Amino acid sequence: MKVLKFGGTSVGNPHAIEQVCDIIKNNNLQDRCAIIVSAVGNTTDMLVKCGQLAYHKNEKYRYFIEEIEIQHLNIIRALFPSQSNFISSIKKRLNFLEIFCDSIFHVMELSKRSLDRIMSLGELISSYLFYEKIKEYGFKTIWKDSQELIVTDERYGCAQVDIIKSYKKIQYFFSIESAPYAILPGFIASSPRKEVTTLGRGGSDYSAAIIAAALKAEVLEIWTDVSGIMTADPRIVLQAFPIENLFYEEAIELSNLGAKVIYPPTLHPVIEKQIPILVKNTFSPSEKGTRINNAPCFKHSVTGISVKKNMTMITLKGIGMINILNYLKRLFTVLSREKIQVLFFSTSEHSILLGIEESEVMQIKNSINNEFSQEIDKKYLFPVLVEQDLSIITVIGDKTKNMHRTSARMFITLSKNNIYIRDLAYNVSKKNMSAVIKNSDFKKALNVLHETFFEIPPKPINLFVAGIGKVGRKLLEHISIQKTYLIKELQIQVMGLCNSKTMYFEEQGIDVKNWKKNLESGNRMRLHRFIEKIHLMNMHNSIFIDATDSQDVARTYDKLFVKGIGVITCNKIACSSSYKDYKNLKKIARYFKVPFFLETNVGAGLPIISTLNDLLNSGDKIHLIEAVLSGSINFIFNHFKSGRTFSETVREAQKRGYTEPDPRIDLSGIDVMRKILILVRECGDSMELSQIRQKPFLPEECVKANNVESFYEKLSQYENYFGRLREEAKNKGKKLRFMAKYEKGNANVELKSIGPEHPFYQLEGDDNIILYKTQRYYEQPLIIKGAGAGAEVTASGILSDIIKASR
Ligand SMILES: NC(=O)C1=CN([C@@H]2O[C@H](COP(=O)(O)OP(=O)(O)OC[C@H]3O[C@@H](n4cnc5c(N)ncnc54)[C@H](OP(=O)(O)O)[C@@H]3O)[C@@H](O)[C@H]2O)C=CC1
Ligand SMILES: N[C@@H](CC=O)C(=O)O
Repeated sequence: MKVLKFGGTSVGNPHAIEQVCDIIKNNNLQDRCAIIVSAVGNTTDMLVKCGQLAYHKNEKYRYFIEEIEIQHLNIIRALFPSQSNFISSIKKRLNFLEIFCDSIFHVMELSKRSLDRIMSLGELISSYLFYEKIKEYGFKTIWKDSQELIVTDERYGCAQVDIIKSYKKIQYFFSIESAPYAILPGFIASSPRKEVTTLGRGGSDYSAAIIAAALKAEVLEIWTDVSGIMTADPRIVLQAFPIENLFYEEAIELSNLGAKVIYPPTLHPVIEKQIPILVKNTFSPSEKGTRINNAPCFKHSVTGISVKKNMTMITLKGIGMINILNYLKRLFTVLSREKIQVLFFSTSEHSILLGIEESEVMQIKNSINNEFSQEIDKKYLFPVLVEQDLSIITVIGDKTKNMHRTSARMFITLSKNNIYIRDLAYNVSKKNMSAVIKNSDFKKALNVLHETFFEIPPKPINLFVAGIGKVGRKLLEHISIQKTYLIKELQIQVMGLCNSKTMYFEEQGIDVKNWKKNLESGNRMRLHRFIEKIHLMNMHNSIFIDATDSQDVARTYDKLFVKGIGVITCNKIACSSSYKDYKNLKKIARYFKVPFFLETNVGAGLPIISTLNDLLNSGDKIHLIEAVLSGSINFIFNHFKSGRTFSETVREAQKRGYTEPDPRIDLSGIDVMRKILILVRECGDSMELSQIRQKPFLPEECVKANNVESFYEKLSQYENYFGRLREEAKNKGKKLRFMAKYEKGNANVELKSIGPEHPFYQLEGDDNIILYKTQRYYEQPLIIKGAGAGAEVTASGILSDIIKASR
C-alpha cells in the first residue's frame, strides 16, 4: 500500500489535475493506493475570508463565494467538457456555503466550529472532483469522506486525533474495500458527535500520515510544487538544489527552521512507524525528489541551511542573576504560560538570550519584567533588553558527521564576508549551528554559506560597473561573449551600471547586451546613491569595477571595502594620489579580506603588476625598472611619419582608444608618471608623484589649453616643433621613446631618442615594454612586452582580474 498526498497547487487548475492523473497512471501501481487531496489552490483562504466577512456584516463574502464557484466550475468545464452530471453535487455544497454564510451574516456569530464546517468544503469539493477525473482514466476507484475514518476531539480549528480509534476505522475500511484507488479529502475529520473538525496547519499532510501509519504503507509520497526539500530557499539562493536523502531528524530541523515544504509535526505518525517519506514535484515528476528515512547514504557534511527572519532577541541579564533561585524555571514558566516558542537560546552565568518571533515581543517583555520586578527593583537584574530586526541562520549538519569543522567554517565564512554575528549557538545534539545576524544580512549570509558548504562551480559573481565608456563597454561585451565559457567556473552577473549621467540596477542581473537601453532608462546618477544602493543590495561576492577616470569615484573604494565589496580598477587615480591614501586603501582591503586588483593601471592587459608582485613575494629584489608605459605616446611616435601632422596622429590615437579621455594626461607625461609611481609603490617605496623627475616634451601652452578641442588647436601651432623632434632622431638613426625609469630610489620619465642597440628600439604600434632587472634576473632582465593600451586589452585585463578575485 502506498499513500500519496497532493497539495493545493497540484490540484490548482485543470492542467495540474491532469498532471496528477498522469502521475498516478504512470506509477505502474501493482499495489493499492490511498490518495489524499488538498483544497484547490487558495480555496481554504477564500473560505475563511467568506466566514470572516459575513461575521463582520460585510456583504463582500458573496463575492468570494462567487469566486470559489467560478474557480471550481472553470476547472470542471475544462476537465469534463461533455459530461458534468456531478456538478449538482458540487453546487449543493456551494449552496450550503452560501446559506451558512448568510446565517453568520444575520446572527453575527462565527465559532471555530462553524469555521471548520466552512473550511471543510474545500477538500470535500476538490477530492470529489479529482475522484470523478480519475474514474475517467478507467481506474477502479472509490471516494471516501475522511470524516468517517479520522476521529478527533472537539478542539475545533486544530483538533487532536484519537489515533487508536482512527487507525481501527482506517484499517477496517481498507480491509473491506477492494478498489485499488481510494480518494480522500485531507485536512478534515470528525468529532465523536460527528461534527466536522479540521487538523490545523499542515492538516492534509497529517491526514496522509495517519492513513499511511494505520496501513503501515510502504511509502508516503508528498507531491508538491517544488522538487523536494532544498539545501536552502531557492528564491534566495539560486544555486540551491534538492536534497536527495534526509534523516527524519534533519527534515524536522530544516522544516522547523524555515523550510516550508513539509510540516514535520504532522508527519509524526509515519516517522514513528519508520515509513519512508518521498517529497516529489508534481510538475517535474521525473526528478528524484527528497527521500526521508533513516537509511544510511552519502551526504555533504551539511544537509541544508535555513533562515528564520524577523526574529527578536530578548536578553535578561544582571550580575545578581546567579543568586536568584530557580530563575530559569521562572523564566520558562512565563514563556510556557504565554505560549512563546523559543527558537534560539544561549546562556552565561549572568545573562540569558532568547530568540523569539517579532510579533510576540511586547507581550513577553512585559510578562518577564513583571515576573522579575522585585529583582529588577533591587538592581539584581536589568529590565528585559530587546533587539529587533534579526535573523537566525542555521546550518543543519549531517547527523552522522562531526560538526566542529563545519562550525569553524560557518564562523569564518560569515566574518570574512563582513556579516555581523550577534551570537552563535549549537543545538543540543551538536549537529546544528545557529548564528544570529542582522535581517539586512540574511540573503548574503545564506548565499555565502551555501557556497561554502555545497557549491561546485559556477561561482556567482555580482558586478557593479561604474563607467561605460570605451573600456566599460568592451568589458560588458567580453562578459556577454564569454558567458558560455565562463559559466563552467563563474556565473558573472552585472547588477548595477552607471556613467556620469545615469545609473541602473537590477536585482536579478542586467541583460548586458541591452546595457545602453537599460542605462538610459535608469535614474539620475548620484555617486553616493550608487554606493548606497550597492550596500543596500548587500550581495555576496560583490565586486565594484571602476572604469571611469574620475577622482570622486576613486575616493569611494574604502566605503566599499568596509562592506566587504571588492574593487577592480583601471582608473589610476586612487593608487597614484597621496602615498598615505594608497597605503590606507591597501590596508583596509587587506583587513576586510576583499579583493583589490589594479593590474590594468599599468600596461592595460599586460601582467606587469602581478609579475612584479610574484617576484617580490618570492623574495626577489628589484634593482631597476625601465619601461615604455604609454601605449598612446608609443603609437604616436611610431605613426608620426613625414606627410602626417602630429595633431592628426594624436587624434588617431584617441580615436583608437589608446589615450586617456583627455589626451593631455598622456602627452604631458602624467599618465606615465602615475604608472611608474604605482610600480614604485608596489615595490614598497613610499614615493609621491611630485618626487618623480620629468622632462616634459609637450609645450606648456598646449597643456594649459582650456579644453580638449583647443588643445588640438594649440598642438597644430607646434607642428614644426614636433617635426623637428622627429627629424633630429631620424637623422641619428634613432627612434623616439617616452621612457620611465626607477633605480636606487629615484624615478624619472622623459622622451628619449634611442638607437637600434637598445632593447626598446623595435617597439611596434601601441606596445608597452617593461624590463625588470632583479637580483635573480640580473644578467638577463625579465622583459614583458605587448599591446599596452586600448579598450580591448584593458577590458580583458579587467576580466582576468575578476576571475582572479573570484578565487
Ligand atoms: N583606454 C585605455 O587603453 C586604458 C584606459 N585605462 C583607464 O580606463 C578608464 C576609462 O577609460 P576610457 O573608457 O577610455 O574612458 P571614457 O572616457 O571612454 O569612459 C569613461 C567613463 O567613465 C564615466 N564617468 C566619468 N566620471 C564619472 C563619474 N563621476 N561617475 C560615473 N561615471 C563617470 C563616463 O561617463 P559619461 O559617458 O557619462 O561621460 C564614461 O562612461 C580611465 O581611467 C583610463 O585611465 C586604463 C588602462 C588602459
Ligand atoms: N592612455 C594610456 C592607456 C593605458 O593606461 C596609454 O596611452 O598607455
